[in-house]
Amino acid sequence: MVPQDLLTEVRDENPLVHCITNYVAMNIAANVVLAAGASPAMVHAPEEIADFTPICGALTINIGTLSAPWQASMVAAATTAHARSIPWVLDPVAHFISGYRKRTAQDLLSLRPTIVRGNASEILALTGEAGAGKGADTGDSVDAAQGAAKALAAQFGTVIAITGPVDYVTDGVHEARVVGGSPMMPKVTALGCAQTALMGAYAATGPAFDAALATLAHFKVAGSAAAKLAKGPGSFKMHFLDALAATQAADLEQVIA
Ligand SMILES: Nc1ncnc2c1ncn2[C@@H]1O[C@H](COP(=O)(O)OP(=O)(O)OP(=O)(O)O)[C@@H](O)[C@H]1O
Ligand SMILES: Cc1ncsc1CCO
Ligand SMILES: [Mg+2]
Repeated sequence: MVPQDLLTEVRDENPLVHCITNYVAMNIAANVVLAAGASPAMVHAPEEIADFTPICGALTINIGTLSAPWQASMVAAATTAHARSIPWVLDPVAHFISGYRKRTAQDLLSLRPTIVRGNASEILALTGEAGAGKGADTGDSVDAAQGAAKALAAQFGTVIAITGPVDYVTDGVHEARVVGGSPMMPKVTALGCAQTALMGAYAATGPAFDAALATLAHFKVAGSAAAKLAKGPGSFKMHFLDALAATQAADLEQVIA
């Protein structure tokens, strides 16, 4: 499906997205999903997974502020999604900073996410390569992580999306780049985490590669529009939410290279 059709489907279908995300991202992720036209629910308790995950259009998991109870929820939810063919998206935030996080990211990867989205340092390090990541912020170029993305996509049968100045997406065979956005985007915390949540909404409505590509394009279009009005990172955030809601389906194809 082409990206513009998927944006229309997201708005028409208003998919319910189960988000297990971090404390930093919780609010902006929910607002981004709503502004784009879908329905987020932040549900973290292990006791709720069996009831909730099966009724959702997609699941998204972000390990940004990991702890043991949340880790149990993540594994249970991803296992449920995998068993029921519910699309699910993994955001391996800063997984290289500790053995605990690294093991959790690899355990989740083995549960076959439909899409993995991360910055260049996060994708590079998933293959075991040493990168220059600084906590949740990237220290590597998108180009440097492309080989890792292709290898991971082929090994795990998943779509890998790397975000940065120019985004890159691959399923191991096909690839695309997405241009635009603004250097203010990485200055707003958890915007990438919020994008992962939105990718769940797109994955609920269409095939994985197309869904990832459409999500990347929607963010780039909205980021470029917000940058024209913003005075700095604070007002950028406000204008970005408005721009996500205002993005026209036909705009998406213009940022795909
Ligand atoms: N220098 C840049 N110029 C244009 N767009 C950018 C730039 N850096 C990031 N972006 C955009 O910002 C969005 C988030 O990507 P980013 O790589 O910053 O995520 P992230 O590092 O996972 O963020 P976080 O962990 O804070 O949630 C994407 O839409 C990406 O295209
Ligand atoms: C800053 C930060 N720390 C853990 S998660 C997060 C949000 C960006 O990934
Ligand atoms: Mg991130």
